[in-house]
Amino acid sequence: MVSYDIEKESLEIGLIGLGDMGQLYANRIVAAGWKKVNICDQPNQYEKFKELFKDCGMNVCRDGHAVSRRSDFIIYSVEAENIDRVVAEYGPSTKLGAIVAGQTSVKEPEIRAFEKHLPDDVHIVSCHSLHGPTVDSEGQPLVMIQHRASKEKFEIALRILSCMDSEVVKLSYKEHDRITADTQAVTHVAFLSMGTAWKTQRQFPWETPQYVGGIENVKVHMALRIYSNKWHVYAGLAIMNPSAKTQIQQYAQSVSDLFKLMIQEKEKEFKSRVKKAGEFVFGECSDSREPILLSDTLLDKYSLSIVPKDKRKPNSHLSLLAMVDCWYTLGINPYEHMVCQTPLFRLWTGITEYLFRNAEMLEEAIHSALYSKDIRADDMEFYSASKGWAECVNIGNMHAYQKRFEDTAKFFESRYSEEETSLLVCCYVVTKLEER
Ligand SMILES: NC(=O)C1=CN([C@@H]2O[C@H](COP(=O)(O)OP(=O)(O)OC[C@H]3O[C@@H](n4cnc5c(N)ncnc54)[C@H](OP(=O)(O)O)[C@@H]3O)[C@@H](O)[C@H]2O)C=CC1
Ligand SMILES: O=C(O)C(=O)Cc1ccc(O)cc1
Repeated sequence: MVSYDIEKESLEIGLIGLGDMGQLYANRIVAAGWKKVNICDQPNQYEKFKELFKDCGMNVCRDGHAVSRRSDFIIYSVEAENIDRVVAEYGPSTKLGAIVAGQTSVKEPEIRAFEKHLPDDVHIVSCHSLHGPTVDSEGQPLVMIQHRASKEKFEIALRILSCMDSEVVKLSYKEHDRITADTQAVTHVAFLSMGTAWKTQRQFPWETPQYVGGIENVKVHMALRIYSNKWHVYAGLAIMNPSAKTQIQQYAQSVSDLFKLMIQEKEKEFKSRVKKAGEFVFGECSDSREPILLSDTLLDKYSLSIVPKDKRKPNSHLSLLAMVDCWYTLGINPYEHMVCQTPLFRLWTGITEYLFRNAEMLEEAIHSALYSKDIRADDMEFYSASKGWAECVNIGNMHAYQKRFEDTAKFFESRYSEEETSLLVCCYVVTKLEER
């Protein structure tokens, strides 16, 4: 075996796609001492990136052909919806015996593209960092998939990506998609639906008495965070993941079932359904259920709300009750998925756990779900938004997804400029919560 130092001098690493994730990877790889790094974005971006990376010690190439022909390890870091087209174009230029990986958030279409367009003499090892580009990758999960590769080639890939200082999780691409459908796709739909419901009501949650303190902070911050990101990341991992449709469909169904019981004030049935689901998800004490235990002080500390705490009104937490109902119906134990947690999923599960472990709070939520007329409008909009998102994913139309996403993002954007501090607080809070 060549020594690690010699490998760092001689082995050529390629990155195709210089968006947020591509740049994060390129910078980490170079910082770890790899000397030959070839990078490119679209050919029409060549001059821009040549200038941008002129002092970074990387070889900026005009296109993916140039990167593919000379690199021993290549990562495609492009939009999931473009992966087939981009691999079809550059894949045939891959160097003999090279290792090819992808960074898309959904693996089925990526692996299909690799199998279809890459020469047989090329190894396929895929990867997925389970965090966004602004989160420190240290200690975060990094999924590694040894799909069509020798042990020796897989180990090279592991050595290169050890520069991320992440926790490596070895999975098959099918396992990856099944788990992330739950940890990512469903979580996003819940927050996207909150955002859409607020937008439909033309309501900024930090000005509303139902959204004061504790777990409400997390809901508001996380929803804003998603809407300030790129739509294609969320659209790709929901629409292109074959497992995501079922899970998202069930989440919307759980919202709908619970909402129907609420408006009919069927207390006994509603309570027993919520309790049974809660018992399934949070009841047993086993090794796989190590609690997250978010603290009150932490949750209360970074509030965006301008409403005083004593003016707060109880909330039904329909979004959280439905999440637990959905897990129960599909037989999912979210703690088993913590190996693939994203910061968002951990917080989402954390606030759900917080509600279900606090008997008084859960009783209050159940009571207000059934009898508090004040929040019916919010719950009705949430029900209709979750149905809309589930239908959009089910139909699988990327343009419809983009339009829905951007319409809501625009509503919040108008406030970002007026209340710049809100956004800063939002970013700060997320970082603090993620540090836990
Ligand atoms: N953002 C996130 O939080 C995470 C994203 N991911 C995944 O990583 C991938 C990249 O995401 P991200 O970096 O955020 O997205 P970006 O949109 O920032 O980056 C994608 C880049 O790929 C470029 N690209 C498209 N086609 C080509 C081509 N033919 N040749 C070269 N470059 C091309 C795009 O150029 P142009 O803009 O001109 O189209 C763009 O610069 C996605 O699949 C995403 O799902 C994974 C983990 C986290
Ligand atoms: O935490 C989340 O779910 C995010 O929103 C960030 C994110 C988005 C896409 C990924 O593939 C991985 C992480």
